[in-house]
Amino acid sequence: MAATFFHQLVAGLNGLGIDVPSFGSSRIFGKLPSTRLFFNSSHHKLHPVLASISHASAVDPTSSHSISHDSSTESTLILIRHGESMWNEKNLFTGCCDVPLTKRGVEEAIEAGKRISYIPVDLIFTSGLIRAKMTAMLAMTQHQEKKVPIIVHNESEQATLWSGVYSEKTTKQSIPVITTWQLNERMYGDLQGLNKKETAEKYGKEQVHEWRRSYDISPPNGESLEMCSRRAVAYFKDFIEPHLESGKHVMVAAHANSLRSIIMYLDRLTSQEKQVTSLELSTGVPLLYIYKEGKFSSRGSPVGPTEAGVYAYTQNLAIYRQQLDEMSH
Ligand SMILES: O=C(O)[C@@H](CO)OP(=O)(O)O
Repeated sequence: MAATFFHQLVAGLNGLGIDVPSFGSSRIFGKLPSTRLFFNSSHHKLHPVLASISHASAVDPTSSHSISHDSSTESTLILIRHGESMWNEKNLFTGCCDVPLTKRGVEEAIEAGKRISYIPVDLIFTSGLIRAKMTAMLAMTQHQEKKVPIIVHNESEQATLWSGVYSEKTTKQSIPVITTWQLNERMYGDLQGLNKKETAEKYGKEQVHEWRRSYDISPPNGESLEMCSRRAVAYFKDFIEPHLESGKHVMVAAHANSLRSIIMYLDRLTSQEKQVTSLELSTGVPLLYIYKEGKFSSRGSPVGPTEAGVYAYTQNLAIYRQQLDEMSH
């Protein structure tokens, strides 16, 4: 009954010239008579490294997904800063130190998951740090599609080949997770492990604010936001954007400063703009972007699973949500 209704709805929207994407290999859209179930690698702008290993089929973890590369394809990008960590709680400079979530951080990650539970996710990128990995996993426990996140071994071609999931059925029930150091928090140098308040008392508030929020001034022996941006934004452009371009829905779980630099790129903020120094990301709050025709539009933060607002932004999200609802009833 629901499927018939849905086919009619899709046929109706297609007839009106409204694009209904295949949403990767989701079991929902897998049932649909998708018009774009092919993958033409010549149009696929994956970074050469990823593209070359994707021939092994195990390495492009999404290679068995239906990839659409129509330039009018719309895809979603969710950015999440990790939940509260033990050093956030103690107000310590954390940087690249690998500190776990607090109980509150775990709850924030679960809450974030509820807020995105009706938004499609085909592929997850996280930093190499446990607080971001945990946040992504915990958030996905809440997702309506109930897919299992699987970390891809991407350190070598051989490792990826050996750890590939070769069952098509299992692949459809899982979400590949790619972890990478380029999304790590900026390295805070000599400040790592120091208390932020005590450091401000010792060196002065202005100095500490400059270390924490300026664009091109580095903390002693650490990375400036600009340096962090050089690796995080380069990674985003080379390895994440091609997936969005090919119609994949992506979630990125990372950190205050690595995400700030990516947001600067997405929102086209220059380093002179005040928003950069005043941009503060709360722990565990998901941010939604829509990628269409090479442009990113910020759609704020999804409020909650019962909130209609964010789904009204695009036909595709509304349809996806409706179909998930129909499946769960
Ligand atoms: O300590 C850190 O690593 C970061 C993020 O928590 O702090 P700040 O807000 O000072 O950049």
